[in-house]
Amino acid sequence: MIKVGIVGGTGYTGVELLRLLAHHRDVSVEAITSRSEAGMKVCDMYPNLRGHYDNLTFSEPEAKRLGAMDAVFFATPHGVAHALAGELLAQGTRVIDLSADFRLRDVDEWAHWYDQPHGAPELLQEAVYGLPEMHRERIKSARLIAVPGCYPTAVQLGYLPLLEAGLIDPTQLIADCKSGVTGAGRGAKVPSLLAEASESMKAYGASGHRHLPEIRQGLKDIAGSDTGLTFVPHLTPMIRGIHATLYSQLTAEPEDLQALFEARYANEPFVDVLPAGSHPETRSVKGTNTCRLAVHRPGNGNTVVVLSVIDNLVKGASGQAIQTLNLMFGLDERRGLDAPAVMP
Ligand SMILES: NC(=O)C1=CN([C@@H]2O[C@H](COP(=O)(O)OP(=O)(O)OC[C@H]3O[C@@H](n4cnc5c(N)ncnc54)[C@H](OP(=O)(O)O)[C@@H]3O)[C@@H](O)[C@H]2O)C=CC1
Ligand SMILES: CC(=O)N[C@@H](CCC(=O)OP(=O)(O)O)C(=O)O
Repeated sequence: MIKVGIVGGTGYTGVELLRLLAHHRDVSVEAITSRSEAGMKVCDMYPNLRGHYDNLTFSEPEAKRLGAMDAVFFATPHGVAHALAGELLAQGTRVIDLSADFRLRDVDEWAHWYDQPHGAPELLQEAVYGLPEMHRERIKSARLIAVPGCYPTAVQLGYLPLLEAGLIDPTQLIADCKSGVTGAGRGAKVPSLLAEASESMKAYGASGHRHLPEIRQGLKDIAGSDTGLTFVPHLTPMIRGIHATLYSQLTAEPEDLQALFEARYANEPFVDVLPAGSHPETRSVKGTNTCRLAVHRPGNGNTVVVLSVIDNLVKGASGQAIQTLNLMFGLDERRGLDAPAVMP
């Protein structure tokens, strides 16, 4: 059994880790932290987990206890993993961070976007960006994983085949993205209130969002050159889900875009390329670790439109984190992640 701990167990990504790991036959969750709920039983807070974690209780985050685990997930706000990751790695514990603490390689850029100095620059060199479709081999031997953000996952998987094939202009990319409200976390915030978020839709961060530098860095790794990206996120009245509509301009005449996408993802267990002409729905991936894609070329013109959907809490966070854990511990990548979506 792989013994794991979760720091930040009361948040949405923390409880999603618990839900998914309840069905993982090689993993045992032995420590879970919450400062505000220390002493409370997990099942008393989350009744959906009754019968799965009856003896698990929230405790204060303590490096000694967490350092006895084989791996620790950080499902915490930015900056928390900076403070603890080094100590855990020194004790031989592998770290899988769902926050943005180790996603950007440039410390100044991180400090600019996250409005605080980087707290562990010495660890950046060894952190591996946890997008298996790009970095599978490096993830297998990593000690420290930076799990990609939700929007960055949907956007990078959509552009990947086109950029790798050199078929589109990397300086003219437009990502028009929509998220459900759980993307903002469980903490009480006015924009997430029912009366604010339902029956309405709005863009935010149009002149600059924290995921912009992360997506740019990832797309540059794929394309091998700087990219020009316009990224506009929107808050939509749904609980889970990301829908990304990705525009790009062809620079060469492609043979068959559908075949290109199908071939690139043929061996990827969590990327599903839909038949030509499809329009993926967020509900078709709800609760799953799957990214569903469709590629269109309207009017056979110069513009390619890729539609990409994920569940922000699964492929956009906790599921992808477990996918990387499976790879790090030599398990089947799909372990604990193979249930289909709930429909309707
Ligand atoms: N929601 C989403 O769709 C996605 C979220 N993420 C990222 O994952 C991380 C967690 O997100 P989410 O679950 O939504 O967040 P929440 O706000 O829902 O939960 C945060 C958790 O962290 C704990 N926490 C807060 N401050 C500290 C601290 N200083 N030390 C230790 N624990 C702390 C909280 O418990 P307590 O205060 O009781 O200790 C709580 O359990 C964030 O970095 C987020 O950006 C990434 C991709 C998608
Ligand atoms: C709807 C909503 O508010 N979404 C969040 C998504 C950010 C997130 O989850 O943070 P990570 O950087 O850790 O991925 C936002 O736009 O800030």
